[in-house]
Amino acid sequence: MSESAGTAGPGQTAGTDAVPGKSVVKVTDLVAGYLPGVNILNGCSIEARSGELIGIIGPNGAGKSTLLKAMFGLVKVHSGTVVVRDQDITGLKANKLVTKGVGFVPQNNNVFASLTIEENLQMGMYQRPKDFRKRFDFVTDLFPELGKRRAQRAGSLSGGERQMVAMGRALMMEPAVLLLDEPSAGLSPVKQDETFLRVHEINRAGVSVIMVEQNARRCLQICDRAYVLDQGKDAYTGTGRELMKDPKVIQLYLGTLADTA
Ligand SMILES: Nc1ncnc2c1ncn2[C@@H]1O[C@H](COP(=O)(O)OP(=O)(O)OP(=O)(O)O)[C@@H](O)[C@H]1O
Repeated sequence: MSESAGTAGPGQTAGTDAVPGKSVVKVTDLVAGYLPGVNILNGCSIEARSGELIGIIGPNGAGKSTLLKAMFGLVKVHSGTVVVRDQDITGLKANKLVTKGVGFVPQNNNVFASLTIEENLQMGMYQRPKDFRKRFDFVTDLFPELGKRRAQRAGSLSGGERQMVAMGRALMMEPAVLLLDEPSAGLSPVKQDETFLRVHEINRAGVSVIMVEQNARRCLQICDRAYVLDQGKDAYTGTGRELMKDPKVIQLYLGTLADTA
């Protein structure tokens, strides 16, 4: 969100990192994997600065989702560091990370179908129930539909609406950085665009975003900077415009980019 880095958004509260250019997340030489002796990430390094919308693209199996999971304590880190707002959070578990400014919306995030939208948002606040009203106002300023339909059961929502609830729930803990794993997965092109718009809104409200996307072209269009992952490493980085014109990226990921043209 280069045009609005660091500006206050609806209901933005003190504590959000709003100093443009300051490092919010720095991942250095991360080596991680699911099974002993099998590394999926092989020395991956990325950084998100305050207010940035960072895209992560790359071929299938490159380790994009694994990177987000490792940052969120869901995959064993063997070496390397994850630093959030100058604090080393490497290897901390998810329940601790949400108090350290990291939010995560997994792929095909499941909402609590039998709960209402408001109750789903409440679930995001289980560690800070006193702040519920303030955070609920922030999220519903951002996504008014969630406020209007607060009493509706999440199970009756469309895929795109569920994704909005999932993102809203992650925002309840006031993250400095939101990790989004393929937010557009399984959605129609129109719903994908709506979801990208919401991601943009979140970012404009001062939250740094790191978004893994299959839709590489769209991702490069909307992000400030992106990393191209290959075999568990950051192979290329640059602005979306730079990467879309980079012959090496085009050569390597022609399929990915062409599919989404
Ligand atoms: N739970 C798991 N246990 C063991 N291996 C896994 C697990 N999840 C993923 N992997 C492996 O890790 C590698 C990277 O997977 P990952 O999902 O991170 O890639 P990706 O870049 O996000 O791929 P895609 O674009 O296809 O979603 C793959 O080889 C995959 O088989």
